[in-house]
Formats: sequence, structure tokens, C-alpha cells
Amino acid sequence: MAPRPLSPFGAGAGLARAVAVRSGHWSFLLWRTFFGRGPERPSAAKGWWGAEPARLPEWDEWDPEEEEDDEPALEELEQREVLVLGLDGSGKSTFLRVLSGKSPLEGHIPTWGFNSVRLPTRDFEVDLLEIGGSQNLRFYWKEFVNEVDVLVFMVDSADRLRLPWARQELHRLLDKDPDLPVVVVANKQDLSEAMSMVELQQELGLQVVDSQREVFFLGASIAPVGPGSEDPGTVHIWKLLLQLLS
Ligand SMILES: Nc1nc2c(ncn2[C@@H]2O[C@H](COP(=O)(O)OP(=O)(O)OP(=O)(O)O)[C@@H](O)[C@H]2O)c(=O)[nH]1
Ligand SMILES: [Mg+2]
Repeated sequence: MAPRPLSPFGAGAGLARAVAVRSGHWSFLLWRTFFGRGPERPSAAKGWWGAEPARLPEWDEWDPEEEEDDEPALEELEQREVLVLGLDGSGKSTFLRVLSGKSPLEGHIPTWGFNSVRLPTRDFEVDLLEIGGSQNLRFYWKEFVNEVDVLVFMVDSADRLRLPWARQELHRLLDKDPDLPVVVVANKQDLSEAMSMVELQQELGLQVVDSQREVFFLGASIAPVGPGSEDPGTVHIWKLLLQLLS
């Protein structure tokens, strides 16, 4: 089965409010300690890489009777984890910024390490983690794919020269975890030199992906240049993520 291009979802809940944005000053070692599932995994009150919870409880207000209330307290929300990968310059940091309500940065400021954002929804909190896409950081990507609920793989649709590298990295990750749902985003569709979705699907080898696995392929312009170029791509990706994580 070919990957499923998604039609836009209907209007629904707006983007969640971002409550925590961190950039990568911490070492990979520290980060790796916080990462893993199982017994070593930190409690739900603490993020998978140690991010503070969205809201700490006021202990003098705490009443066990209220535990029965229908709205779960924010600190009790389960965590969902999304890894955002892709070659350098493909738009990962921009995606995280736009999701958290910030405007895209002018120019490319490479992520030297990782970058994360936490978005609360009604039922769970979504932790999105970007690992920088420069060559020396790609080595680390595979260490984290087995730890997450969904992988977003960002591609620069206009970067024809490096598409074979993007393809190679993507398939490495697909091989590493055959059960992981993957959202491939063909970003920068606003650029005149952007490749078409059909061409990209072919060049990325998505038509040969095992029919049993969940691979979604979306076009987007996360940070379109020029006036009047509002693009709902980020909203579509977010809504798909919520579906996959529910
Ligand atoms: N035209 C256009 N430019 C975009 C789009 N998305 C991102 N960019 C630009 O692409 C450049 C790189 O974006 P980043 O988000 O920093 O890329 P990255 O994937 O985080 O790169 P690394 O951190 O180095 O791995 C920036 O100048 C963005 O403004 C888009 O949809 N259209
Ligand atoms: Mg980045």
C-alpha cells in the first residue's frame, strides 16, 4: 500500500498552548539519562528529559476528594512523545516554534544538540523533541526512535541535491522500528523550486515501504516566505499527531 496522503482534517480544536520551550544546552549524556522507558523512566510529573511540569500543584489546595472530578489535573496527564528528525535546514526548529505560537526565525540557526517543546492537550501532554540534523548529530537519531510514540521526519522539498541523504536516513529509521508510526513532512512547498509531492514520494522511496506500517506523507509550508502566504500545514500535522497519539 502506498503511503497515505492526507486530506485536510475538518476544523477542530486549535493549537494547544505551549508551556515549555527548551533549547539544547545540555549534553547528550544528561539527556539520554532522562530518556528511556521502563523502570528508569521519570515520573509523569517530570518530562522525559527533565522538563518541568506545566503546573505544579499548590499543596495547601490539594483535596483527595477532588480526585474524582471529571477533568484530570494537569500534573496527572499522561505524556506522549514525538521525535522530530530530518536533515539540517529542513524546518524542524521552525515547526516547534510555530507550534508553540512563536514566529519563525529569520535565517537558519542550526540546532547544536536538541530542542524541545511541551504542548498540553485535554487528555495528555505532547513532548516534541528535535535533534539537530547536521551530519555529526544524525548518528544519535537511531538511539531514540524506539523511545517515542511517533516520528515526524521533515524534508526540504527544494533540496533536490540532498534528497538521497534524506531518503537514506529515513529508511534507516524506518528499519530501526518497524512499528513506529511515521509522519513524513514535505516542507517548503511554497518555494518555486520545490519538488512535487508525487516526485518526492518516489524519490524518498515511500511507495516501497511495507504496506502494514503507518506512514503518512504531508506537504507543508511551515514558514512560508512572502506576504499572504498563511499555510495550514502545521495545523494539519498537529491534528494528525493528536489522532495518532490518542
Ligand atoms: N521558504 C520556507 N522556508 C522555511 C520553511 N520552513 C522553514 N524554513 C526556513 O528554513 C531554514 C531552516 O529552518 P530550521 O527550522 O532552522 O531547520 P532545522 O531542521 O531545525 O535545522 P537544524 O537545526 O540545523 O537541523 C530557516 O531559515 C527557516 O526559516 C518553509 O516552509 N518555507
Ligand atoms: Mg533546528
